[in-house]
Amino acid sequence: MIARRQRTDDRGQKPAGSEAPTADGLAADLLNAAVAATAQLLTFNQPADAALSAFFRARKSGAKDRAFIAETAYAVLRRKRLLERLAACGPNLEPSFLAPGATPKRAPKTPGARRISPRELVLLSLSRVRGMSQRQLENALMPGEAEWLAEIRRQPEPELTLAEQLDFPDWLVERLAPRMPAEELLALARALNTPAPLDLRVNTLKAEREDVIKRLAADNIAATPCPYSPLGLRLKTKPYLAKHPAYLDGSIEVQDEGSQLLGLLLAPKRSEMVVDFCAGAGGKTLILGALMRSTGRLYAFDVSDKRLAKLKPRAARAGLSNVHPACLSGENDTRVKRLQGKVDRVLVDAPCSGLGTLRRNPDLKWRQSPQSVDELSAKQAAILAAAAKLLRPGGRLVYATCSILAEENEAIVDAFLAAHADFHRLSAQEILAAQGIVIDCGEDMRLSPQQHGTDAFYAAVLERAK
Ligand SMILES: C[S@@+](CC[C@H](N)C(=O)[O-])C[C@H]1O[C@@H](n2cnc3c(N)ncnc32)[C@H](O)[C@@H]1O
Repeated sequence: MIARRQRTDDRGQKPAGSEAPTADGLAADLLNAAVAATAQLLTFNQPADAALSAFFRARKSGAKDRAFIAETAYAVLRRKRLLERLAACGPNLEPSFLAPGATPKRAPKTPGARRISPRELVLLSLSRVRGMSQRQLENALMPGEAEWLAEIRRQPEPELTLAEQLDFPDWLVERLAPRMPAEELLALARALNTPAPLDLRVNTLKAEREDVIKRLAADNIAATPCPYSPLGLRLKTKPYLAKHPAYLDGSIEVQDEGSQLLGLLLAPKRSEMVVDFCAGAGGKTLILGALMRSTGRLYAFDVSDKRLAKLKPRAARAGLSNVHPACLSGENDTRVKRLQGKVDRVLVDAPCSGLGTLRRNPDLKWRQSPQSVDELSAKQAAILAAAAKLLRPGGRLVYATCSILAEENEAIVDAFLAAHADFHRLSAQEILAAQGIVIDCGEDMRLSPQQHGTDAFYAAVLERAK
């Protein structure tokens, strides 16, 4: 089963949950494969899900092995800083150490002074983070590795810096710490460093939530209603759904509950003209189309032809005939200009750092940088300004990201409102309450995994004066 990077929603396929090794313990081949996969992910040459897909294309494995390999590699990405620190406390695990009778090299005095190998990270992750016992590991270990693990276990627990406790890069902690008490930051990091559950959205054009629960239960898939979204289901396991009849007939989509709430915030009505400005592969487009009951006109804009191409079959499966995808040359494309002042509702699901989705995409914290965030902020401001011009007087725009950084969130919206006197904020919490959704999320909606059980999302609802 391929673990796909699931930004905030999307696709019918998810990695299975971590698979325990057999009663005989972990096999050496499987451990070696997990190390090889981890090494590829740690190059950060491409998104982790793409790197894993490439790995599994080259190395055919059964579903359980894939799940183990994916979960092992992702676990290292989640706790890389802690694991590096622990490894640095022990002797080097180097080929010379593996020779029978060789003496372990002592660790250098300064942590981080040597490069910790992917194998060391994987071994420590399995033993310290995932709690595998020496017995479960022993068949898979190379000579000397059991002693190496034991030696590290004997070391006193290192005193961790805040950034190490959070397992975030320093630059990120520097941006978050001034805005959040340490306790809150630790709770956020703990939640973001924990794998996410699998959420589904029921497509109400095709099915009722209760019926879907029964259909899934018939296949031994336990699903319960999500706490907030009236369309959402949360699964206890991560089954392979891409071939499930309820997926194939368009009754369900994989979508984080937070993403569902973004659609409900925009609340498009039947027969309206709506623009999903950054539609990508259409995760949000599909919920908007369903809320519009497949009536009106729903433009799905994006600058990526490749992403938009994935939307067409998804819309067909969902039974939507109101979706009009269009690839833009940029936010000031002539198609955008032609619609200025005419559109009822606009969703800007802005390109962002994705740091709110670390539960699913732990590589992002190591792949983003202060420079990439600055570039994204400039892009977000330009997209919001262009998208807002589409709105008719009285129209509604939702600006959203899956970022936890103020620079990508309220700073963009505050600057926009300061420069556009004809726009004002609406209360996200009130808009959701009017739909019977009781949620403590603030005026601008802020969702977090530790409080709401969703990915971390930000959304501001703006209205153009009538
Ligand atoms: C957060 S993703 C959208 C995810 C999508 N809404 C979904 O639910 O699956 C942001 C998208 O913005 C697109 N994008 C980047 N720059 C853009 C621009 N100037 N105008 C429109 N879309 C843009 C990216 O190609 C990307 O697909």
